[in-house]
Parts: sequence; structure tokens; C-alpha cells
Amino acid sequence: MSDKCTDSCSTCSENCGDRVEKQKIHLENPHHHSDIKRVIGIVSGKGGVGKSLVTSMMAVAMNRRGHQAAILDADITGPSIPKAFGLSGKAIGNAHGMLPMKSRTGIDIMSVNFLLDKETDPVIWRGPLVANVVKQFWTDVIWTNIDYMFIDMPPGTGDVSLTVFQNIDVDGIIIVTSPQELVSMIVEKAVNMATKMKIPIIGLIENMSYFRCPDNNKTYHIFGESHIEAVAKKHGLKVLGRMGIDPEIAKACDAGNIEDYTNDDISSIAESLEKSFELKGNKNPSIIV
Ligand SMILES: Nc1ncnc2c1ncn2[C@@H]1O[C@H](COP(=O)(O)OP(=O)(O)OP(=O)(O)O)[C@@H](O)[C@H]1O
Repeated sequence: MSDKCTDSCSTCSENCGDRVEKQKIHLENPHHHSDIKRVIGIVSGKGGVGKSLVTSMMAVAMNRRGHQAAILDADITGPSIPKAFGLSGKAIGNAHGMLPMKSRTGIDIMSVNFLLDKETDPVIWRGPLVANVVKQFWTDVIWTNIDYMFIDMPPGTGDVSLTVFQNIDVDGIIIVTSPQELVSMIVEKAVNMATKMKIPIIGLIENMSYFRCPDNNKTYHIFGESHIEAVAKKHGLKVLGRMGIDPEIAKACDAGNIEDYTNDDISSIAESLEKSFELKGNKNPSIIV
């Protein structure tokens, strides 16, 4: 809870994890045949901290828990989600709109890779065009009966992030960090952005937090000791969980088998996320972190 809590979310401008009422801005409607209950943006301060991996694993974990999960891949210039799920080829549509691809276990996924002639084609587009494609993934794609949609945001706070937060009804964001980052500054930037965009922060996930050596079962903090708890406390945020470095993850992603991978870290993060939402009908669930 924020130090400045007034116990009245409707008049408070803070975006702490205890916000129970969303602050509304102008939003685009999703496709009229879509039904999306919760939308979660996965953000990071910089590239390479494992944001796409966390997005994929969260979707897999929520799907395993019996929720229909979806991924909107807004990381247009560096889309790695299709590869992790072993998906390629072109997205198809029907008379009403475009359809997401189904993964092996039934996760709905839309990515720019499904629109390119070859998945190795580079996306050399200016910011506004990229942002528009992301907007169309929301307005023109038919997302059916989605319980949890995860948006893999591009790193940082550029055009695309702005478009997502201005146009899509995001229920909250999860910030992915790694120990070697300037965590305090990165989290502060993300908190400031979320405050400006009036979007609640569900919590923080620290990726690459530790490495457990399979030879001696000892834990090593390869990127240094974690400061995530102190940073979270400073901003009144919740730490949803930590994920260790596991070479099996990279192997599973490279082989397109992310759906076969699981570990205790991600299961407990998924449980935490599930508890963070109190379902109040289809839209506007309260976040009760
Ligand atoms: N906990 C982990 N253990 C092992 N490998 C990991 C872990 N987290 C991420 N990786 C690997 O690190 C690489 C970068 O991860 P990922 O693509 O998810 O980062 P990202 O933050 O989304 O990057 P970008 O924002 O540039 O797209 C990938 O090869 C991924 O498999």
C-alpha cells in the first residue's frame, strides 16, 4: 500500500497494488465478437530481462490452471513468442475479422510474425505504424472467451507502450526486472508511466534472480544480490515472485516447447496473480493484491 493512501481510490492519483477501482481513460473497444475478461501488460525497463519468456510462461501457467489464456504480442520488432510456442505460418480470418493462432495446448496468440511472408523478414516500420498494428491486434482480431490476456510489451516507454495504454483496457501491469538492472530507477520509471497512464501495477517479477547449481544444489546470485523487496516496499508494490536461471528454459524456447516446461517459481507466481484478481463479472475485476 502506498504511504499516501487516502482509502479512496476514486480520488487518489497513486497507483499502488491495492487500488481497487480503475481510473478510466479513453479506450478503443475490442472487436465486437471478442470477449476478454482480464488484460495484463508485461513490461520491462530494458530488453533481454526475460519479459517475453515471463509472458509465455504466465500464459502457459494460467492455461494449466484452467483459464483460457491469450497472448497479444506487442513486441513487434522483436517477436519471440511464436518461436517459443513452435508456431509459424499465416494467421487466417473469417468474414468478421482476423483469428489468433492456437498453440498446442489451446493458448490464443497473435503476433506480427503471423502476418509476414517469412518470419525472418525484418519489421522496418516507423513507430506510429507499429503502434497501429498493435491497436489492430486489439480491435480487429476476434478473441473468444479469454480469461487472461497477456500483452508482451516492447521494452521501455516508446510509441507502442503509449498506444497500448491509451487504447487498450489494461487491468494492470506486471514489471519484469533482473537483479543486475538499475532496479530502483527502472521500477520508478515504470511506476511513473503507470501513474501517468492511470494503470494499476499488479506487481514485480524478478527474473534471473538466482542459479541453483545441479551439481551441488547450492544457490548462486550470479547477477548480484536482489534489492527487489526494498524497491517494492518503497513504491508500495507487491513482489509476485522470482524466477531462477534455468538452461532448460532457453532449450524449451529454442525447441518451441515452452508448453512442456514448468517449474515451482512460475506456478506460485500464477497462483499469486490468480489471487490478485477478484472476478466481478466480465469486465473491471478488482485488483486485491
Ligand atoms: N530465467 C531464465 N533462465 C534461462 N534463460 C532465460 C531466463 N529468462 C530469459 N531467458 C532467456 O533469455 C533470452 C531473452 O529472454 P526474452 O526474449 O524473454 O527477453 P525480453 O526481455 O523479452 O527481451 P526483448 O525485450 O528484447 O524482447 C531468451 O533466450 C530466453 O530464453
